[in-house]
Amino acid sequence: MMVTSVAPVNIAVIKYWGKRDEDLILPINDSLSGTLSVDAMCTKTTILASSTLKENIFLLNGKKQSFENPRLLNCLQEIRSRANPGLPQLNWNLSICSENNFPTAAGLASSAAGYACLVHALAALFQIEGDISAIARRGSGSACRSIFGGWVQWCMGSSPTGEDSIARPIAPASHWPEMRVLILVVDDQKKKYSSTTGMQRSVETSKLLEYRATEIVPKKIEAMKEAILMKDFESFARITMEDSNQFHAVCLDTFPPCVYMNDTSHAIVNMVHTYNKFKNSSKVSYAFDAGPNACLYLLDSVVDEIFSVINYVFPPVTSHQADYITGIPITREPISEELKSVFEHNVLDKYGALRYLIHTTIGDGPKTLNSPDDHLLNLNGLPKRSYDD
Ligand SMILES: Nc1ncnc2c1ncn2[C@@H]1O[C@H](COP(=O)(O)OP(=O)(O)OP(=O)(O)O)[C@@H](O)[C@H]1O
Ligand SMILES: C[C@@](O)(CCOP(=O)(O)OP(=O)(O)O)CC(=O)O
Repeated sequence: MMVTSVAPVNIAVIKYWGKRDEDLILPINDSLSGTLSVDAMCTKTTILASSTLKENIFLLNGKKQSFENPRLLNCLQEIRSRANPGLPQLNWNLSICSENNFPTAAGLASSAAGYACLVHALAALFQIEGDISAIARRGSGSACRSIFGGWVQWCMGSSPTGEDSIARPIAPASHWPEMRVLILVVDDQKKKYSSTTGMQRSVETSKLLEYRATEIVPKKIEAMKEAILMKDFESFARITMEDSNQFHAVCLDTFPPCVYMNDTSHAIVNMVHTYNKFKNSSKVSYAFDAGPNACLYLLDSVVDEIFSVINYVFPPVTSHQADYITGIPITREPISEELKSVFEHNVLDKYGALRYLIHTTIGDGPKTLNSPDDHLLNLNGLPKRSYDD
């Protein structure tokens, strides 16, 4: 019995930061995100359940992981408790093989795509129906939002047992087809401290976090929902940038502080504000997760122009565009003379501050792949490909 799922990354425009229950992964505020298309960034997970497997195995990007990971076991236990008790696979071992086609643990939401994919595949394997977002939440909080496509709210809930802490779709991907996302990868290495540790420390030490969660976020969630439903980019962009900035202010208010953004991140912020000022309106917005990489939300009409600005301000080391930009192709236009004069003092005097760019859009939720060619495992539960490279 073998299933393969793919699942998307999501990037929050109103951030989740802080838990009220560490084990159940219950947040202290609602959050809201865009689910990104699996065409550019995704996790793929194959699970084999078999009576002949001698032990449980979990491979992530070709590396053996411990099966004794409490988050993995919590997801499995929740799935098994919802399954029909007569299913034979409930008594079999599992071989799990997962791959992210983007950097893992670098602040690009790999845990969100990873656990959404795992839970989606497990649900197919154990024939679970209905909402599985609360199960994905037990793997990683942000994973519950990747269970749906489009624009998604994670409602914090109030029950101490967490059954109402679930994700809810606000609008499908097709609602705002002009929306684009540019991920500017500044550093694709594993970050110093995970979101889990960082937010734990913020809950313990930051007074600003408490104020944010109770006074600011509830109003912002409503304003953001309205901006998305009305396709009001100006408001959307402003709230997104304000929330990202406030989240990083909380990180700095944490003791000792969690410093996730670096000089290049701040140069990106500066570039976006300079561009928006030149345009006399917010045409581009940024959101930074727990790392230095930027996620720019923008409309398709400005992608080519902002790309010309990015190339001018952050000179790439390669002229080979295929290595530098993945996802939806972008026309490489020379920067206009007018923009050149606006940005001439912002140009970074070093090459390669941006490692590469991913151009994508809002997309659908996880799906099951049905062709046997899509499976990452063979029938013995071993990976089909060699991971030596
Ligand atoms: N495909 C996957 N399947 C299962 N677990 C995964 C997968 N990818 C990542 N993870 C888990 O998520 C962890 C990384 O989570 P972490 O929150 O540190 O980084 P991130 O999700 O990339 O960043 P952020 O959540 O801040 O955007 C990994 O160490 C691993 O335990
Ligand atoms: C900054 C964030 O990306 C934090 C994500 O945190 P995680 O969901 O990775 O944390 P855990 O629940 O401990 O696994 C903001 C967000 O996605 O809302």
